Amino acid sequence: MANQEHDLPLYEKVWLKRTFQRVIDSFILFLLLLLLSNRLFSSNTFTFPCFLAFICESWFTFTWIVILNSKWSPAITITHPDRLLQRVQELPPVDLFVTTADPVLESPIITVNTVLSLLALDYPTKKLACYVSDDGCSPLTFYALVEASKFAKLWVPFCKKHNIQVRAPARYFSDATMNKNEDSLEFRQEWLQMKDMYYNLSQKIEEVTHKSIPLQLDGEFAVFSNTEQRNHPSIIKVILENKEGLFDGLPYLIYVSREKRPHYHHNYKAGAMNVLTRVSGLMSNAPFMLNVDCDMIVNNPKIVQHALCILMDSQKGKEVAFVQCFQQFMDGIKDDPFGNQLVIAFEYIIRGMAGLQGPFYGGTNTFHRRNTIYGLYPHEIETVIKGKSEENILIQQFGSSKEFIKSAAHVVGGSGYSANDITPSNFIEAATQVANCEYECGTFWGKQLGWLYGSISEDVPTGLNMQRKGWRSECCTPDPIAFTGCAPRGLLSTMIQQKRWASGLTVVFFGKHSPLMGMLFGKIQFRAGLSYFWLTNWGLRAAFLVCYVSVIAYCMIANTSIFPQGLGLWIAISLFVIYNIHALLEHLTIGLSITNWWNNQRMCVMRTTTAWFIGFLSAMLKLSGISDTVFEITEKEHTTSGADGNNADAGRFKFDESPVFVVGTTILLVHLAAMVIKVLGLQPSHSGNGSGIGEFVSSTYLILCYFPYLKGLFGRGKYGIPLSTICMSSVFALVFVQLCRSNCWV
Ligand SMILES: O=c1ccn([C@@H]2O[C@H](COP(=O)(O)OP(=O)(O)O[C@H]3O[C@H](CO)[C@@H](O)[C@H](O)[C@H]3O)[C@@H](O)[C@H]2O)c(=O)[nH]1
Ligand SMILES: [Mn+2]
Repeated sequence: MANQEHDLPLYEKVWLKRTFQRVIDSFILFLLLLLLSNRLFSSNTFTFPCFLAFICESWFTFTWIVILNSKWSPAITITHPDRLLQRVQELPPVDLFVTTADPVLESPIITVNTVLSLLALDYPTKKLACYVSDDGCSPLTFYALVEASKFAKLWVPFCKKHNIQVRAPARYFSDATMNKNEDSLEFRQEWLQMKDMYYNLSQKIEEVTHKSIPLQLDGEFAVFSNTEQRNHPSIIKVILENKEGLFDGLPYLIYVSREKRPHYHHNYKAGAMNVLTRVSGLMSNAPFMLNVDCDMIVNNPKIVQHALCILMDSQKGKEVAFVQCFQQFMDGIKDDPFGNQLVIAFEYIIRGMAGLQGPFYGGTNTFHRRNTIYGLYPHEIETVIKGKSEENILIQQFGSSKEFIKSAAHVVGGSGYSANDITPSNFIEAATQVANCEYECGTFWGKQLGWLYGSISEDVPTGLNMQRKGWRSECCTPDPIAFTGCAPRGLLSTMIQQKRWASGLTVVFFGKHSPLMGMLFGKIQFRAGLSYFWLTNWGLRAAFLVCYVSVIAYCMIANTSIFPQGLGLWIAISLFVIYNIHALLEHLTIGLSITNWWNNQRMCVMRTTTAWFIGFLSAMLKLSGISDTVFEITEKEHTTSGADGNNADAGRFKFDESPVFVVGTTILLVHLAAMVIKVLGLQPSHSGNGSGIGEFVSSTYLILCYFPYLKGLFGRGKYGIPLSTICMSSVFALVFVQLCRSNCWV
């Protein structure tokens, strides 16, 4: 019996059957191929617009094959934490990483909540160490963490005693339904006390934030005097430490602000993660690490056990480099007006990738193996490669800190983690050294080890680099879901995020860590590599869609046509209808509404032609060495009260002078002009054979998608598109129309 139990796996993978979806997906592919072949044999193919349309449609077909391939064999993992506890004598240490970078865009109270939810994880506290990287070098963030650590001394025991599910106080106290399940007098009293204390904590932080009480930069805070965000020495502070077992019940809490100097490139989040890796290597050196963004709170306090089921499974688990939990968003605006809650992507694409070589690394909510981050291959985990842990080789790879080399030798040499007797505060000096700007010079950090540099979507190449070595990855989706975070709450912040992703991913696509290179020269399996195209192609997709949209406008303005007549037109129309039905079904199947579907459809058109397009252009500038790309941080608007989550204002489109809106407005104006020209018959007389119903329908659909912009043209204040944007767009649109009319394309 005991033996049998020992054989049970810690996790299982179940492949889902989605036959109907496969059928409809394949049918769409069939129609696409039919459309292409119809074009090939039509007499029109040799006009320039038709040629462009053919190229774009070939690309759409390729993209569809990529999507189909990604979705084809979805899988879920089922974890058994109860078995884990029977199997292992002792749970391993886990290091927890949180990154924050800007106390204004990422208010410290958000970081505090994330940290509190981590400190209160249902896991032996002695085994946890939480590291907060502050790229903002903000005394305010540090202050908030110190205050939070005091609160944690009561909060953590309270959560554990009453088995609270959501251990981020802001969220816990704002959700009325969470507080009713226990009615005992004792609970009510403690609950009230905690609520009061949390209120005081947030009040204190708020006051300092708004400078009604200025922060004295003395004592503990003296190190922050004379610092600037981009010019300061390393600051490392141990906030909570279990020294001499004085109080138990809380994990370590360590504040890290790496050195910044104006003439050094800091590599944004990837740089911060590598510093955390080294600092934690010195201070706790856990074999596993969890990394979250500052706004991702723990929603399932047992998540570490779930993830370890996968990483510690004695069979399949050994090949797993990282465990990715979905990103899900709390307080999401109803029906996802800005299409940024990513539900469809996770449900279909990422689950689909989970059935192949594993999901991509999404930058947050991820459990890593330390030795994988240190560059090991799967086969090196069990059989230590000779010479790999020789000191001079390690120094060349990991840099010259003696203490760090010692700890890295443990990791690389496979002798596991060092014992519990490490005291973080003994390592402040060594940690300061490894957090300095110069430390990485000439080492492998960011090139072959750790988080990779070079793209502002550092997560994807970092994950690809692991899979290239033959590692797999897994999703972990326990119930309740593992983490919840903030999705951008506005149009502009959504666009900034999308632009960053598109630009970073385009750089990855053309770089040396591209999926193609991984397939050709590494161990990325064919279908897994192809599914990575879904992600890394965002920028390219924009280029093709913008081209297609322009060709359609051209046809209407110059009175010519790209859509075939007769049968060909019917193929195009059925494709359009069936594609939309298919997307609608995908939404309805997982419980999303029709409004949600439409919002996603139109946002897909809008973001591809604007944010992704600009991202693509900026990636081109970067790749050609003209200018560098910048990581613009997404604003985290916190709704502690949870109240305005669904009010009417939340989902409305607000505009400003940003270039993304110039692109969008130009596209809209061009199509409006094309419509007018077509309807009033103002096409030039020398023009072609007449534009048809195909162009008309496409253009109408586009204008429908762009309806929020159309409203914006007439809106007032922040709901209106600024006059300067309208003027600039009008000039661009006029130039375009003029060019089309002069027929210089043909
Ligand atoms: O110089 C920087 C810039 C950012 N960050 C942190 O990186 C995280 C992600 O930044 P955010 O602005 O929230 O970007 P998102 O678009 O929300 O993040 C997604 O996309 C990023 C890559 O583009 C990934 O790194 C993230 O994990 C992923 O959640 C945040 O915790 C930031 O504090 C830093 O630590 N240093
Ligand atoms: Mn985020």
